[in-house]
Amino acid sequence: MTSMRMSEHGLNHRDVKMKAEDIHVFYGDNEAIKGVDVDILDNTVTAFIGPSGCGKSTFLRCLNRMNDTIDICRVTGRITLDGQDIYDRRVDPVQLRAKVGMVFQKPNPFPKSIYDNVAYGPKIHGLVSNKAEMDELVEKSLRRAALWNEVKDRLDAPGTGLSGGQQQRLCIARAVATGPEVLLMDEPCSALDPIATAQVEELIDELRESFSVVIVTHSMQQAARVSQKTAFFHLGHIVEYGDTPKIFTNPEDQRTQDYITGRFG
Ligand SMILES: Nc1ncnc2c1ncn2[C@@H]1O[C@H](COP(=O)(O)OP(=O)(O)OP(=O)(O)O)[C@@H](O)[C@H]1O
Repeated sequence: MTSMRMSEHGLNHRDVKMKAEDIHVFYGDNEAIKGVDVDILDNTVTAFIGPSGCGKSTFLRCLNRMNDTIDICRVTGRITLDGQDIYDRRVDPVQLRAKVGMVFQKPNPFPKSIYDNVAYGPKIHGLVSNKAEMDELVEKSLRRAALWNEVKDRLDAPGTGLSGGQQQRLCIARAVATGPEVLLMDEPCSALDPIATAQVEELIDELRESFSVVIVTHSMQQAARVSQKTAFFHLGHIVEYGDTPKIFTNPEDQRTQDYITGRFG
């Protein structure tokens, strides 16, 4: 199904994949997110930018309920994926995280072989029924993560033995293997050199054809290069959200302007 549709004005619109309404997040008494509303569009890269501590990672983690794993963290408001409330009691967070995958700042492959790193998710979610199907899925996922050619002759070698950039692409292959619909990336290039960063950025652009991608980044150049939509976070609020070129050339809010011109952050 295509995610493009025509509005009544004849303009192309992307479908809304995830919708967040009035999200507040508390760590104990500290309110880190103070009423955030945002739409995450299908087949679009959305960048979250903003100064340190403004809540980008906290909000990102709301989108696949990773905050559930933090005892003192409490989330209020409503987030839907294809119209379904992801905080509904009937939703299994483990199943949700297969649909809304995550790639972290520091590459974190399991202490297992390259093959098993990718095969683990499909195995626990029962996505394949035999070894031949698994081989196919592992290859497909490694190809999508642009890593296949570099590892195809050593699939039994430990994932932790790869370079940092390769490890991050392995983590992307792992996330992709469970057939996610949304991929969350929390500063995925911050531990990588410029060449590995360029490879991951190129990959993000390709992944957008299949998924929604949401990326937290401290690099405004990166946000401008990879994203179509940008949300600027400040002190627990989204101050401005819009088309990336507009945010970086002609923002509406003075605080966005000050941030992108390097006056704070
Ligand atoms: N696990 C946690 N326990 C308690 N407070 C937390 C936790 N994680 C984040 N916070 C607090 O929530 C606020 C927002 O932090 P968060 O990491 O989401 O911001 P950020 O914009 O992603 O920052 P950075 O760009 O530095 O990574 C901060 O005040 C932080 O101290």
